[in-house]
Parts: sequence; C-alpha cells; structure tokens
Amino acid sequence: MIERAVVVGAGLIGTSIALALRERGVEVALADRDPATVRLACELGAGVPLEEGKDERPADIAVVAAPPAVIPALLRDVQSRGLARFYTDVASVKQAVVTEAVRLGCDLTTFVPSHPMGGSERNGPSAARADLFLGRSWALCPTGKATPEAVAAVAELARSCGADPLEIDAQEHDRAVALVSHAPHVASSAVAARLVEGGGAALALAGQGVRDVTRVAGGDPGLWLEILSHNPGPVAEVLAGIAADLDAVARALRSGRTAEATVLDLLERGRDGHARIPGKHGAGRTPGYAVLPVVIPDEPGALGRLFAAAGTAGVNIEDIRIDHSPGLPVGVAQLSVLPERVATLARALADQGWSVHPDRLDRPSREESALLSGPDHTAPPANLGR
Ligand SMILES: NC(=O)c1ccc[n+]([C@@H]2O[C@H](COP(=O)([O-])OP(=O)(O)OC[C@H]3O[C@@H](n4cnc5c(N)ncnc54)[C@H](O)[C@@H]3O)[C@@H](O)[C@H]2O)c1
Ligand SMILES: O=C(O)C(=O)C[C@]1(C(=O)O)C=C[C@@H](O)C=C1
Repeated sequence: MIERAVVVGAGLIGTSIALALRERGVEVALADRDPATVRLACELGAGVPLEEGKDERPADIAVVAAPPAVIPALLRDVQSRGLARFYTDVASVKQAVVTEAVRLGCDLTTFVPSHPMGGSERNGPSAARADLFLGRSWALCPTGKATPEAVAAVAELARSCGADPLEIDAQEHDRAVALVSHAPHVASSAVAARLVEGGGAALALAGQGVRDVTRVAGGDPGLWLEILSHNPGPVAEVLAGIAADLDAVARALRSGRTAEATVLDLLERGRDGHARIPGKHGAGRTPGYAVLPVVIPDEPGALGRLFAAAGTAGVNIEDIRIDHSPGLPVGVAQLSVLPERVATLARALADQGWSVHPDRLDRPSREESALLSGPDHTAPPANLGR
C-alpha cells in the first residue's frame, strides 16, 4: 500500500503523479531544484515541500521526475539519504538511465525504472493534471536485481495514477518508444519547421489537421534533445524509414509516372498503421468523455450563453475545446460530457436553437469508459483493484 510518497522534480510529470496520488489520499512530499516550482506545485494541491529529517520512517516510494541526464545522480542522492523503501524514475528513455545508475553504484534492488506514457507538449507544474495517465500504459523496466516487492510498489504507483503497468526490458522499451514517441516527435517538428517559412495567408488557413500533426512539436526542445540523444540508434533507424517513404513520395509526385502507386501505397500503409493504435481517440478529447460539436458565433457572450443552456439542461461540461479559423465569424465548441448525458445535452441545445452536430459525436472507447467508474471523473478508475 502506498501511503507516503516523495517526488523529486515537481514539473509536469512529477506534479501530475503527485496530484493523482493526493486524490487517493497519499501523503506527498515534493522537491525540485527550483523552490518556486515546489511552491506552485504545493499551491495546486500536489503535496507539501520535502523537509529533510521530518519523518523518521522512509516514504513508501520516491519518484525521480527530472530530465533524463540528471536522474541517475538524483537517484543515488535520494537512495543515499534513505528517503524511501522503493524508487522509480519516469525518464522517457530507460537503458541509458540504467547504465548510468549502475556506473554510479545505485541500489538496483529497490529501484525499478519506469516510464508513464502520458504527457503533454507543455511543461512545469501549471500544466499538470491528476488524470494525465488515465488509461495510458506505464512501462516498468526492472533490471534482474529488483526485488518483487519493488516491482509491485511501482506497479501500484502506476495503477494509482489510473495507468496500466506493463513490464518490458529496457532496450526493448527504447526501441518501442523510438517508434511510437521519439521519431513521431521529430517528424512532427519537421512538419512544424516548414511553417516558419509559411506566409501569413497560408497560416490563416491552418485547420485541425496541421494542429494535430504538430501539437507535440510545441514541446521543450531542451528536454527533447536530451531524450533523443539518450536513444540515438533506435530513433535514427525509424527516422531513416520515414525519410525513405517521404523521399519516395516526393520523387513519385515530381515524376508523375509512378505517382499513383507509390503515393497510394504510403497512404494505405499509413491508414493501416493508424488503425493499429490501441484505444486511439479524437485529438484533444479528454479520455472517457463524449465530445459534442456545437457551432458558436465568434462574438462576445456566445460561450456564456452556451454554458448557461447546458446548465439549464442540467448537464455538466467536463472540458471544452474551441476550433476556429481566424477571420471566420463562427467556430465549433467541442463539449466533453459524460457519455450518458450527451443525448440530453444535444436535444436541449437543439431546442434552444443551437446548431448541434451529434452526427460528428466522438464517443469514448469501451476501455476508456470502463476507466470511469462514476459520475465524477475524479473517481478512482475501475482497474485500480487489480
Ligand atoms: N513531457 C512529457 O510528455 C513526458 C512524458 C513522460 C515522461 N517524461 C519524462 O519526465 C521527466 C520530466 O519531464 P517533464 O515533462 O515533467 O519536465 P518539466 O520540465 O516539466 O519538469 C522537470 C522538473 O525537474 C526539475 N529538475 C531539473 N533538474 C533537477 C535536479 N537536479 N534536481 C531536482 N529537480 C530538478 C526542473 O526544475 C523541473 O521542475 C523527463 O525525464 C521526461 O523524459 C516526460
Ligand atoms: O502527449 C504528448 O504530448 C506526448 O508527447 C506524450 C509522450 C508521447 O510521445 O506519447 C511524450 C513523451 C513521453 O516520454 C511520453 C509520452
């Protein structure tokens, strides 16, 4: 049972873990090299500042949530201070962290390297959310030396954050995330980098497609440089495949002759690859909710009237995203609501004259719905009892 936790590195990931643990009543003590970051995380309800020597007993678990390059030294430091019974880190790369931890003489019996597969292009505690890992995989990469108790503690940490723990060897993990995270990030940056040269008129036409493809490119370049340089071989291999595909399509389009077969081949393989992503859902949708699109005029007070109409219908808006193109007089409000309330909301809004598009409804998958056990999205996910 995790009752007390320490989080070192109170940024996006550290504070999100802390918030999830706090929701389950776990006591959390936070540390960061930047005192202002700790203050903000604590103000957000993520815990209290770590006070050395305050507790005689070690915490149940310490999570090192700093950038990859500093993790092994921080781990050695927290282990030598005996801050917890078990330790984990959250770095996006695993083998390099393990190799350095071994070199520094860290205790591998109590340490289970891990990687939650939830995140954001934003950093720092202000972007943190308790549900960041809800329904996501959380990789556990125990070395052969970790005790079963240590592995169980880190698996419990993952479940306490609503995630699904998945044991995988560190090198295999690094090859896997090269494919599903690291190379996609570089590809996203490459697409976004073209926009630097785009004219104002082109950018005014930016719709949801380019926003979806480039969202992660908005991430912290310093952190991503660290991630990529700690996983160079596997990332380079995936990028070479992507580059070959892009090159073939560019050559085919220029030549005109072989264009159709080559281009269609990539588009079809792309569609097939996309379909293989488990539990994929629409961009920007909060997991577990249905999203109802409603057209709203781009004018003062429109959103207020929409919220008031939903309130009158007795439906709580759990989240909202607004899609609009600059210069257009209307936008589309994407309202996230509990799946069982969406029909009521659609009817009530339509009755009041709103242009509702239930045909474009984006529903959560069955797996996602199963994660929400009650009417309150902060309720513990259903998979926590395992
Ligand atoms: N951003 C993501 O989407 C994501 C997802 C999963 C895992 N990760 C991993 O999580 C880790 C943290 O990333 P983040 O996105 O939370 O970054 P972040 O910048 O939001 O937070 C990192 C925090 O670590 C602190 N820090 C840096 N050096 C420190 C030190 N020596 N001692 C104490 N604190 C220190 C920083 O002050 C900062 O508050 C990284 O290892 C990253 O690879 C990131
Ligand atoms: O959703 C995002 O913004 C992310 O980039 C999250 C993401 C990912 O690629 O899925 C990024 C890096 C992490 O190590 C884990 C998760």
